[in-house]
Amino acid sequence: MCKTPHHSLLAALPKCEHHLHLEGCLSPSLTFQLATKNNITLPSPSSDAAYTSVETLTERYKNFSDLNDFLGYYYRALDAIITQDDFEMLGWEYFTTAAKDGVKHAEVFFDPQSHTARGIALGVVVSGFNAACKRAEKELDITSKLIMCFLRHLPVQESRDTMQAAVEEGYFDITTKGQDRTIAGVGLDSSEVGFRPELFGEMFMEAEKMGIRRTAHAGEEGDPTYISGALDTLHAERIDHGIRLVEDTKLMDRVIKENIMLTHVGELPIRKFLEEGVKFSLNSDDPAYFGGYILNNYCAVQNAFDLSVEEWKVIVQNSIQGSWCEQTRKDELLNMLDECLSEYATQ
Ligand SMILES: Nc1ncnc2[nH]cnc12
Ligand SMILES: [Zn+2]
Repeated sequence: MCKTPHHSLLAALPKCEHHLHLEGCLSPSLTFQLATKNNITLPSPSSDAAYTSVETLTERYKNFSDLNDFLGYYYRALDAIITQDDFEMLGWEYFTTAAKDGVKHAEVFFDPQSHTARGIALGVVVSGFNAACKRAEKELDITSKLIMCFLRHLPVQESRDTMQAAVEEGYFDITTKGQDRTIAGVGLDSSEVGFRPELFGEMFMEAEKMGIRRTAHAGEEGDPTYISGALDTLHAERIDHGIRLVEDTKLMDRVIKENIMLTHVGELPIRKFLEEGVKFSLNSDDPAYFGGYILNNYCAVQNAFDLSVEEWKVIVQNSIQGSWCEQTRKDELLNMLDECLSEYATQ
């Protein structure tokens, strides 16, 4: 247990996660383990010394120079994942760790193109991750949604083909209960600068017509016009990262007015966002690459900003309200939050 003030409260808070890449949970040890099982050759240590051992790869992951440096390692490690069971195992790795951190609802990203480009069928990816989601609901009481992300550095036509395949498979179909889609939403990730959201506008508008939820990474490295572009042309309901929003106060006012939640990861402009009333949730993103799951990030924020219990209440309330789960589930989570706060107050 870390020495963060309010640590026991932070650990107990019922957390919702909105920015977690399932592929970002592929740790160096799981990469080596799956590569051995599947007879996959990772880059040789003579071409990249980082691949000498789990330890050297772990060390390398502590020193990414920028988003593209990280993404190079992220995509390369995926070669180790082949079977439906591998995808389920990766998903389960996430959910079991998330459960220990107090996650109760998780809306998780996956990158189908990073697998289909290697000859893995879309169905293998979706079935494996979906199995992990179902198991998490049954065994860990974590509800979840899958969000299919498009890789913006690839030709738009490849995203279109992926979308069409998912539609044809019926992954976006609504059951008679009204909510139970295999995939709840679409997102946009990978290298940002130079790959503007507008390129994907038409696809996202078609998704909107089908009632599919929409989010997009924007303002992670790209300037604030990437955020406004995502709102205008993708009708993004959330903005993933959005760190650079602070550079444009007019846009910040719009984000507040339109009730857009940022799914944030680290510490950066949190004090400013709290003061201005920008809604955000705190998340894990790529925990195997950036050194920590959600509770770590809650603790880092607490250490950096010394937030009050009341401020944590606002953060968690906003992250529950900004989720795409049914209102009944939100009510359950809000009740859990109240119980958690009263228990903490009597300690
Ligand atoms: N943080 C991130 N930004 C963009 N694309 C990603 N893919 C996985 N993690 C990502
Ligand atoms: Zn991300």
